[in-house]
Amino acid sequence: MAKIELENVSVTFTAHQQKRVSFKEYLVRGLFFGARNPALRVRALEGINLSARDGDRIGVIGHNGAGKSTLLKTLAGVYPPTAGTREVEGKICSLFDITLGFEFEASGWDNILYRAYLQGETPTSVRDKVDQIAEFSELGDFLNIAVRNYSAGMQMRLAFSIATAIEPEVLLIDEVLAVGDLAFQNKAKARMKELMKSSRLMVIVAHDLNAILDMCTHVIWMDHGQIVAQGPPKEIVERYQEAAGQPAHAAPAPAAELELQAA
Ligand SMILES: Nc1ncnc2c1ncn2[C@@H]1O[C@H](COP(=O)(O)OP(=O)(O)OP(=O)(O)O)[C@@H](O)[C@H]1O
Repeated sequence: MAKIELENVSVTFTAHQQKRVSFKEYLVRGLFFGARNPALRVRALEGINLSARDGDRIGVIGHNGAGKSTLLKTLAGVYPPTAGTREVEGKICSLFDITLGFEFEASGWDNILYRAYLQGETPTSVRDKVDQIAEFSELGDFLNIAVRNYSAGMQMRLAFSIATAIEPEVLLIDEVLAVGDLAFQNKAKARMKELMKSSRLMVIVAHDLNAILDMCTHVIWMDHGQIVAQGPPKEIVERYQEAAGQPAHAAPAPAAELELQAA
């Protein structure tokens, strides 16, 4: 069984302001007061409650900076909640930031192995998967050379082929990926569709509201790091569209709260 349970989850980041200072100010501060860049606390998620089970297809919508990607990364375990509890059961496949974490000095073949192990494969199960991954990537002899020699598109192909080789129970997608050239994109879309069908539970972040209406059984609307509304896709998308027409929502939404903090 796949399951997601977030209870009162908040995620806060600390970011340092990049203030422009004159050379004189820099010297005086540096010599006598120590270089100080005031810190900003960004409350990206605040008091999120979310419960999902087998069969749920959840779409997350909201303005730029509303906290959608942070929510997805929290579900994936990339960001631990700063408050509240996160429980996710089931094998996770995260389709975002997929090219991060390559061993650039190692060959394509070695990267397939490293990543497959990280995704929970065993030495036995990985044997069957390696050739399938290589074949899907269509990288041929390039798999023998170091990944640092790959083009950005080739890295994407390899990363996508590895990430989608597992049979996920929980599928987390941040926007539909455009992977590689046109021919590969068609193949990648077909594989995404397969995964969406076969996964037990899916959470997808997208700005394409038609795609959300097509794919999802439940929609969450986020604003300023909080869930504004959730429920049946048609109802929530309509409410979101109405609100988006209002001037107050025209600008990118900042996170839940930005507050200055002494550095
Ligand atoms: N690593 C980070 N460090 C500091 N602040 C962050 C970090 N990641 C996100 N934020 C902040 O958290 C808030 C939510 O960002 P997030 O990426 O989750 O928004 P989003 O809804 O996915 O936006 P978009 O639609 O533009 O992708 C933003 O204010 C952003 O500046």
